[in-house]
Amino acid sequence: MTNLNFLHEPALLQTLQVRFQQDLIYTYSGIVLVSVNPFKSLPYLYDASTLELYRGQQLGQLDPHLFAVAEESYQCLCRTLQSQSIIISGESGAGKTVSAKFVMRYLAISCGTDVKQSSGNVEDQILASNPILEAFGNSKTTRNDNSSRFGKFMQLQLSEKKVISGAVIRTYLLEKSRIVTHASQERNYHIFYQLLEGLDSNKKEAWKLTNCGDYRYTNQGITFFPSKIMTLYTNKGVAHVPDVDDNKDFLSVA
Ligand SMILES: Nc1ncnc2c1ncn2[C@@H]1O[C@H](COP(=O)(O)OP(=O)(O)OP(=O)(O)O)[C@@H](O)[C@H]1O
Repeated sequence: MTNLNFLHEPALLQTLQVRFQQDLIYTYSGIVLVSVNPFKSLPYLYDASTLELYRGQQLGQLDPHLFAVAEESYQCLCRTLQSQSIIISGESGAGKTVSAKFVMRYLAISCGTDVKQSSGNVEDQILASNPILEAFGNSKTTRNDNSSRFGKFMQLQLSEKKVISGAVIRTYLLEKSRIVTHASQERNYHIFYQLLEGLDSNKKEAWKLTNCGDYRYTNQGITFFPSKIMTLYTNKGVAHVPDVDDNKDFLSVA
């Protein structure tokens, strides 16, 4: 963006639009990475070979990418031995959650870990926390089928060897009112539907549970459980992020 002859709003917007039409969803504006949500799967953008490409590269050497920002923060940390922050902001549905997951995956896979725990590697544990957090803190809104209704502060801790030694995830400002009431086109938190639709009939009977339509918390929205969406919830634990969660190549690098 800073190479544009005229740096004003129309030129910025046109640049973003022209790049977007060529599936170039990332653009640098100084040290900021502007991302335009493609709302379609672009698996080649995040596969194992692309991840490898960005490892060890300087910012600006390759096309703008989330991986380049993650790599830059890792290199800065190694160089300065100071903590680094990546701030992801945007309106609802802009792609913050998906971007945060790609950044976490890049760092988890790229930095590696020297800690082996009985319950698995730290990087696997970090990535496995997403479906659980999303079950309790995400819901369908009119703007996003998998909208995060809370803020998230994620800290990756690195050891002196510059490999991941731990992680802390702090959540804040959960939209608690959604539990008792929500707009007619929206839903309650995923966990309620996952529980009611995912349990087998024996457990449902033992726990005296019935169906989503029988409870005030889950029957307020007119679109509360279309069968297609519920299949996604119950089979995968996460709704509407297929481009991230189906990307098995990504994890195979580890
Ligand atoms: N890089 C991407 N490639 C393909 N699709 C994407 C990408 N980023 C986001 N999406 C699509 O946009 C949807 C909304 O993205 P996401 O949930 O990350 O938004 P958000 O900014 O976190 O919204 P909210 O603030 O409501 O939580 C995703 O479910 C996914 O379908």
